Amino acid sequence: MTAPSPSRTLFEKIWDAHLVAPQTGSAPALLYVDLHLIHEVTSPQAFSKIERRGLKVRRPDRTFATLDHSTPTTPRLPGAPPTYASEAARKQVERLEDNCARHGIELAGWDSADRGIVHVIGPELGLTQPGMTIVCGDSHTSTHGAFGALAFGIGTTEVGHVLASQCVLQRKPKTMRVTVDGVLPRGVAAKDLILAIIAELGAGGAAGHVIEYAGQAIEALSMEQRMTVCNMSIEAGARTGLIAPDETTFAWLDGRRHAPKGEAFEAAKARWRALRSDRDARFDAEVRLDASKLSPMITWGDSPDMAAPIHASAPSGESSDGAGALAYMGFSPGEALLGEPVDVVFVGSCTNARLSDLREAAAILAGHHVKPGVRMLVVPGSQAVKLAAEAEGLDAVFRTAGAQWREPGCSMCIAMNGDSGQPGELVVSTSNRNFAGRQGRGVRTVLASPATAAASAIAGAIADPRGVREVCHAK
Ligand SMILES: CC(C)[C@H](C(=O)O)[C@@H](O)C(=O)O
Ligand code: SF4
Repeated sequence: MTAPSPSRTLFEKIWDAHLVAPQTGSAPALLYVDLHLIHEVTSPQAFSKIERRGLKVRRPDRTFATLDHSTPTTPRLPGAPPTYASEAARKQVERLEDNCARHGIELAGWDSADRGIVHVIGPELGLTQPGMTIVCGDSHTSTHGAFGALAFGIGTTEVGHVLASQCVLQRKPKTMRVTVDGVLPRGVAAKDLILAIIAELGAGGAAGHVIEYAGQAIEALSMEQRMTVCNMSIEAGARTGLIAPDETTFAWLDGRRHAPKGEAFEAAKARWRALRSDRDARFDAEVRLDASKLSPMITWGDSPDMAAPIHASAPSGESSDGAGALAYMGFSPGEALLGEPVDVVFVGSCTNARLSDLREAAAILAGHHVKPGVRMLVVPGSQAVKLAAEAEGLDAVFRTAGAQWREPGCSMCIAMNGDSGQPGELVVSTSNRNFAGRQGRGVRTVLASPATAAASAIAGAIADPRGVREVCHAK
């Protein structure tokens, strides 16, 4: 084995520390997995496969399960049977419940106070920690990279491998540093920043790379904002994204249930501090952006990289991709996006359903009403987020404004749980994917920040949240 080079990136340090067998010729490397998160959609066949081979789960104590994708979000009394959207959804949930019971895996099940979207609860419970390798049969596992972990999505076959061996086969990705200098202007959110980065890179622009986000604007982000940024890394084609752990990270982790305590926490901090990329570490690609030039962003097409500042017009539709996307969205080439009528507003998902996201949306909505005819769903990312939001009265703000306050889950982000739009409806959504049909057949999705979503709910049309803020401040 060759000795690691003296200057290494954050990614390389984690990779080297988890290498069980290096990559040789056409054979990928074998990596040890510190944390395996599972949910009901991508785990059933993996369990069946290992059971058929008579294998056990290698580390049930390093495996954690939740119910999120197929779970209805309509209010339900504890212990009452859930009303599933389909028989398939019910079966997925029941199989995960059985599999966890049989293999001794902790499950944040129906009546657990820990339940929520897998990428919301991992960090919340302190399961997600700097320097770890984290995998899940879910592409948005990149979210956990916000803590300086190497976290990536895997397929169902690999879920089976990890259950049985606690290892995963991986080809070593290349590295890309995205440096964001400057300060984000007032009213410009982490969601706007990542949409701008994806628009700059393109949907495949970071393919084969792990992105490390760095620079003054990244360092200034809270943990929840960093999660929003890392969450969407894969929408630029990246294998994952990560951010060096720092004092913001440590403060967020301090006291969380699975985080180290007391002296062990102090020792962990010393190890975590050493993870940051060495000063002269080399990246395979470098991209730079100036945060101070950014505005609130929205998408105009059916891919997350088809994003533009909210005051921009839809593109001219010269490329065939662009023309097809505009036709699906029902936008004319060159048409202003601001003022486009909205049918549904969705605040939720692993991108933007944490407490700070709900606060942002509530701050805009307070004292206003959702435009009659517009349906607004607010779906907290977890039971913990729901409770915390209720404790500070955010649910009352949403209800008073005419929005629906729901139980945690993936909800309209993926529309496999009963929450969806109707064909042709325009949804302003705080989620991460605007693919055709993602939120229901024929539904047109516009991705935006929680503040833009809330402003659009009030206006009944795509609206700039800075306008509402000015109105609020004038009052
Ligand atoms: C269901 C799951 C496999 C999927 C993913 O991998 O991301 C989902 O979470 C999504 O957001 O599309
Ligand atoms: S909230 Fe959406 S993106 Fe996140 S895990 Fe669920 S379905 Fe996937």
